[in-house]
Amino acid sequence: MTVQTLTIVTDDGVRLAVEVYGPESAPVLLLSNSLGTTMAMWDPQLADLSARYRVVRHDGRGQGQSTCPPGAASMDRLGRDALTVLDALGAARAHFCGLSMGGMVGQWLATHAPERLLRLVLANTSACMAPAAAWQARLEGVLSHGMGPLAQASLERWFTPAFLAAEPEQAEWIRQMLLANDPQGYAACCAAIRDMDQRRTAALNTVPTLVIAGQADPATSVADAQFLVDAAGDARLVTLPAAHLSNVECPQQFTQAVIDHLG
Ligand SMILES: O=C(O)CC1=CCC(=O)O1
Repeated sequence: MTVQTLTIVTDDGVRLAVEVYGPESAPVLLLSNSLGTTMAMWDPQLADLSARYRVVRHDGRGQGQSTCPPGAASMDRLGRDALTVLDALGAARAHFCGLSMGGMVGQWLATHAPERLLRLVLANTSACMAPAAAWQARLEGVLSHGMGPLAQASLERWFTPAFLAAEPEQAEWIRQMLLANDPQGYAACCAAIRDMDQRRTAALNTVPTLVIAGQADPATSVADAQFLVDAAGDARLVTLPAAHLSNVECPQQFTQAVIDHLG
């Protein structure tokens, strides 16, 4: 696969690491990663999606190779980062697929910039992840003690016990991705989730939307996904036999569901 790598600078000076794959003439598909991962989380989907779409993936601010100023990020800021990427690539409209925090960015785009979206995939996500105190505790924990203490519990939310037992190399790949996080960048994104509540704007989503949920996801439940479907004007639900990182645990089913929706 041929990749074009670039750095896009936002209006607040953040450097976003971006990769572009696939035919130049194909519709753009922007992928948005979850908290604690990088754009590499989309590796299982890359070959199939880039055969059909102009796939653009980037490390969200504070993750991977993307920078982040100290302090809190916000969902508004993460959403405007996504628009900055589209603007820099000259993409007037694009498909968007985001998982967890990436799906929160997708919700923000559906509300604030629907004219930029073709079709939307919201995977393993929620309109609100209360209580705020839990996010505050998590961000204070990483700033004081680093990523290490979080790793095992995160993997146990992100994958089912059966997957962890059957696919130790995949689990280790994701564990190393999480451990490599800059605690300051991770904390900035925790603050964005802490302060987010998109429940009252969810009904403004009229973009054709696929919501994907993991049947065994303890972080963002099937009920959270159903809320997004019920609120939106044109949405349907697919559930997969997975926990939170359903695109890694059920890669073929996830990819097929996305292709079926985007066409
Ligand atoms: O790590 C978690 O708690 C799950 C999660 C919430 C937002 C996100 O991107 O991952």
